[in-house]
Amino acid sequence: MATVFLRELFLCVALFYALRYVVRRLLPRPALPPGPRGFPVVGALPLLGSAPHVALARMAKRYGPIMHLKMGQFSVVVASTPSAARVFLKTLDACFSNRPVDAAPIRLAYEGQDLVFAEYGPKWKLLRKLCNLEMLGNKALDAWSGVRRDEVGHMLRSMKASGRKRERVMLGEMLIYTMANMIGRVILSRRVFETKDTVAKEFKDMVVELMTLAGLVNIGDFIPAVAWLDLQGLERRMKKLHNKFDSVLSRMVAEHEATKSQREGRPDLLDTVLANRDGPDEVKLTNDNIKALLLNLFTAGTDTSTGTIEWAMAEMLLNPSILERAQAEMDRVIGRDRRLEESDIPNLPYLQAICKESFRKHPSTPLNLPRISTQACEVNGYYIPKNTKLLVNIWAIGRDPDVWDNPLEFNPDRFMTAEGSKMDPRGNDFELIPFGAGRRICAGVRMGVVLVQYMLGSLIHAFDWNLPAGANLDMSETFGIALQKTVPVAAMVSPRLAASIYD
Ligand code: HEM
Repeated sequence: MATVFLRELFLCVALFYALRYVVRRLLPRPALPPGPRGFPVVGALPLLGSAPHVALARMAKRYGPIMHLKMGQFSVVVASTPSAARVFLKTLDACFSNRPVDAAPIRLAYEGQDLVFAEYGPKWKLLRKLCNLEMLGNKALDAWSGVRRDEVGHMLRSMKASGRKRERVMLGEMLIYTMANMIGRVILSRRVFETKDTVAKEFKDMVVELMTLAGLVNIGDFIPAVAWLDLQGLERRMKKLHNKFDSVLSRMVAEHEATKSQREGRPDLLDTVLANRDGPDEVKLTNDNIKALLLNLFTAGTDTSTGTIEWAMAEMLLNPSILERAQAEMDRVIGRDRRLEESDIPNLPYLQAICKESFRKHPSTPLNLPRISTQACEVNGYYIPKNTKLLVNIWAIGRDPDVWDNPLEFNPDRFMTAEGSKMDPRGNDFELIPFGAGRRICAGVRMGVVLVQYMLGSLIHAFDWNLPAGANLDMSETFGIALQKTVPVAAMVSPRLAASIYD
């Protein structure tokens, strides 16, 4: 009896799968989105060149806002307009809530054990929750506003000294050094650089190298059969860089554990995270999770925020009337007898407009961070297979003439109108999404906005800015996960506030 039942069950199941196979084969499936044909084996990879964001924007003009590219063995879909970005990051957010774990997260971020690349699930939720609680959520952010004020104070003092000595200020280095110290104080209860020396410069170079390497198109990610050859030498460079970061991070964790008793009753972020390694909770963090999270917090926020400020300052050095107008607004609202405070920002609409204009024209992550589909889906009548990588061309959206008048012009006035001033860069207005959108939106979005406004505002308020005599400003970009200014801003500054303000 049981054997007959089992045989019939088996036949039913087999019949079901056979029918499903036939129906899927016979029924016409919606087409893939349009896109370039590419070449045998490598597909569209050679079409990307050294500036994939620019190449993809050009292709989108021909193939449309949702494009499909075969790259090696993988399907990649690219969204290049606000409405296409909305479909993927809002309507289909659940389907695209994971990121591909390619060579970069494997080699650089402890096999994707970090917050940025963690699989969407309980561990990702725990990591995000801990960061919000201790550092990135509204309440936590308010709690460490004094640290931001202090570290910006150090920065202004050191820049005033450079101005007095007629030395050039290397803006990017100065900003990364300042941010690393802020982050160190929140995570580890201590500054990480006491003086702005060669160690700080080395750290900046490591961060920039990480963001550049992680963004490069690695042939092995698309053609796994040749991955072991490491044709571009990228994996070798990643391993070397990882070893450098790992020794710094391992030392940080060990030193922190050794000094735990000194922070009795006032734990910092790392103490709280370590408690989740040792504590009773069901989801536990490993040592690699913890080091990978520290890596995220020290790197994901620094290069992105400082890059936005550096581009804004470069644009103002090219258009001094914008700088003068921002300073006039600050003189009216703040005066010159005290520093700019974060509480002044709501009263400085032109400063806010400059920040949004920098987010628009120079988004730090030009192609967003990649996502991957966990199942097949349909978008605007097109078929998107499972395991398709998603890129959102944030750079192209910011420069689309159908969305923005004269998009190549740096013009903060576009955000001074009633409509423009309401536009919010925090993931709801898809014309301006420097932080991405949806459930994987940047975990540091609030901190990023505050830092860009506060640090850029302080630089504008506290100094007059000029290029060194005879110097030209090179505005070219170097592609990476974060878009770098190829030639860093080096400028001369002279203080414009009462002398005692810098002490
Ligand atoms: C101007 C500053 C910043 C910009 C433009 C920026 C941009 C981005 C973007 C575009 C993403 C991907 C979002 C998506 O997939 O839709 C992202 C993710 C992320 N960012 Fe930021 N970011 C900035 C600052 C920060 C800061 C200050 C931190 C923390 C200290 C941070 C930490 C992260 C993390 C952890 C993720 C991964 C989130 C996840 O996968 O759940 N970022 N960021």
